[in-house]
Amino acid sequence: MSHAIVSLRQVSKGFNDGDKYHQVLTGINLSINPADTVALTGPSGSGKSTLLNIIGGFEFIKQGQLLLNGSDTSNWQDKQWSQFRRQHLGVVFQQFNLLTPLNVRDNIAFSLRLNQQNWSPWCDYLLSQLGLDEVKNRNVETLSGGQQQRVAIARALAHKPSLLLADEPTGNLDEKAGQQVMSLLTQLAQESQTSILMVTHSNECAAFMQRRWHLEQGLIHE
Ligand SMILES: Nc1ncnc2c1ncn2[C@@H]1O[C@H](COP(=O)(O)OP(=O)(O)OP(=O)(O)O)[C@@H](O)[C@H]1O
Repeated sequence: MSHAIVSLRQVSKGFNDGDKYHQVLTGINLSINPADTVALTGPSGSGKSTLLNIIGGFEFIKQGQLLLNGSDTSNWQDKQWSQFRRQHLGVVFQQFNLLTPLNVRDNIAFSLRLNQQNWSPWCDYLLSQLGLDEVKNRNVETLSGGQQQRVAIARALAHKPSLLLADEPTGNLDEKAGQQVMSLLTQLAQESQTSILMVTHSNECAAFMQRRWHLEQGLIHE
């Protein structure tokens, strides 16, 4: 039986803010199915990054249920979370978060080793599709912003994850580089059957996704 990759049931989340409690998410229900691509929009502070962090296991919930690949995560320990991340999760952020002393190829190879995987023909294909073949031996520090974000995408997709979480992946790029990155990201995610949940403030970027969710006042509106 095939499961949704992500299901949230009645998930609420808030934070202590001094002596007050600030409620951010109020009973969220959602599902992301295999190969779905979703843009998550909403006002600043509405909880978009919080939602991504919950799904990636970087923030935890006390109310509601998060299922990943059909498994209830409420009793998951560090071991299960790292196994899920290694096998199934890729992440791309606004800040490229590359390892700056390393070259392009070693950035991707290092991440693959952490995921206990080896370089494969798919990795060579990613480099060529992302226009990184000619710069693969260059230190990532010497690359343009658009090139660095393409390295971050290659790294995130190198192990063919079932889910890619992207937080403003084009936020640091100019419009042309941003469109190019979006187009490559969606094409390659489709080829690796990777679902995407992407936070964005840009209508142009949101238009690359099949679905659009708007988060406001703690709830998702589709
Ligand atoms: N670890 C934390 N501790 C306390 N408050 C937090 C924490 N993380 C997020 N918040 C608060 O939760 C709210 C939602 O933050 P979040 O970063 O998820 O919003 P966002 O929609 O991603 O915003 P933006 O579009 O500006 O990036 C904000 O009020 C923020 O201050």
